[in-house]
Amino acid sequence: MPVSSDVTRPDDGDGGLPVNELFYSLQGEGSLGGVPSVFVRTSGCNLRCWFCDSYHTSWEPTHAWMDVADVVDAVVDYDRADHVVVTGGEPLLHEPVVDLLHELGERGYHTTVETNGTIHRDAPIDLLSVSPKLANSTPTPERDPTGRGEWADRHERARIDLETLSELVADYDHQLKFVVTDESDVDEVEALLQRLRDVAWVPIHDETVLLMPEGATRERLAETRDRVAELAMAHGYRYTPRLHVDLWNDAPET
Ligand SMILES: C[S@@+](CC[C@H](N)C(=O)[O-])C[C@H]1O[C@@H](n2cnc3c(N)ncnc32)[C@H](O)[C@@H]1O
Ligand SMILES: Nc1nc2[nH]cc(C(=O)O)c2c(=O)[nH]1
Ligand code: SF4
Ligand SMILES: [Mg+2]
Repeated sequence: MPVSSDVTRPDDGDGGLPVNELFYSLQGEGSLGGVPSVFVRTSGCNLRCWFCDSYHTSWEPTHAWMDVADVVDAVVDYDRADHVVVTGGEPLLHEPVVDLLHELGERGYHTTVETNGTIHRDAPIDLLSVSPKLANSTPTPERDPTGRGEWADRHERARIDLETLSELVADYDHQLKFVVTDESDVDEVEALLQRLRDVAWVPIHDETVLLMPEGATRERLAETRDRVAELAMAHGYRYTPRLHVDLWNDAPET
């Protein structure tokens, strides 16, 4: 499907979404893990996590432009699913995602939006799955997959926006899903939750906080998952596996 790397729409149309992939799978992460779902993956991101498991939406965006109506038709074609996961890249970068969520809601779909928590939009979203990025995500020159380190400062400045996060948790049923590798990451989660609780005008319950092991491949997950499970137990947070990686490793459209 991918035919372009420009995430600004060319002149030949307005609206529409840069779609990297659209597929049917099982929700692999979070509180709806295991639920058959159609995934709509938009292209383009305002961050550049060094570990991004969707490289072709962030570091090297590729996609085809699709009108919202065509995305809806493609979703409806998967007639076994009543859940839709809108992800990316960063799906909330794109204004037409709001239309898409209205169209899906009107058709009775349960919608989850996977977001990095730096952008707020008003839209009918059943579950906002927020994954605020910790310092462990920053593409330092040593970790940057391109080796250039050009995104480190911009990523570092943008990755946490407390005001936006507090609006998101107030406006939506949510989960907070942190990518973790070690104890210091959990210390950072706790410090962030403290700051968020200080400014948010709704309670943030520990049951909505999930620790997810970092790992885009089975091999890497085998190195991180035991420790992250232990950390979840020690701190009283939920652990979420990455079922899709267990099942299909890093294959596309899974
Ligand atoms: C590719 S992101 C797209 C949505 C949004 N940009 C975000 O980061 O939440 C989807 C989910 O994958 C997680 N993720 C990305 N790369 C990962 C990795 N290597 N290990 C574990 N989780 C990862 C993100 O934290 C997020 O929860
Ligand atoms: N099966 C499966 N479950 C997922 N949950 C969140 C995903 C994402 O990339 O946002 C994802 C994904 O890429 N595949
Ligand atoms: S915010 Fe999400 S899509 Fe963007 S680089 Fe990080 S993991 Fe990838
Ligand atoms: Mg994924």
